[in-house]
Amino acid sequence: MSIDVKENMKKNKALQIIDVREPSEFSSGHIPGAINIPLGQLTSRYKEIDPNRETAVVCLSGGRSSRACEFLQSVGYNQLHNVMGGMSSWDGPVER
Ligand SMILES: O=S(=O)([O-])[S-]
Repeated sequence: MSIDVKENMKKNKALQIIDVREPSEFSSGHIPGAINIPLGQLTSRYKEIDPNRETAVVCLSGGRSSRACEFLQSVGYNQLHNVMGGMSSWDGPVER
């Protein structure tokens, strides 16, 4: 489950990006258009994620996002991509 998010953003405008970091981390810089659902809120808020769209999940360095992907898979999501290396290796555009 890895994805080149930048490539995918160009080709696939339907890609939804879920950032599972805490709100303070999210507001310090996130991928444009990302939706912030902190990992601790995912079990109560995952229905905000459209199961019919390709979904990229990102955190700081890949730990929380891989746990988030496991959870989402367990509740039936299957178009999931864990953003390898997370925001620490993201060199694309950032929104604050
Ligand atoms: O964001 S992280 O869980 O990889 S430290």
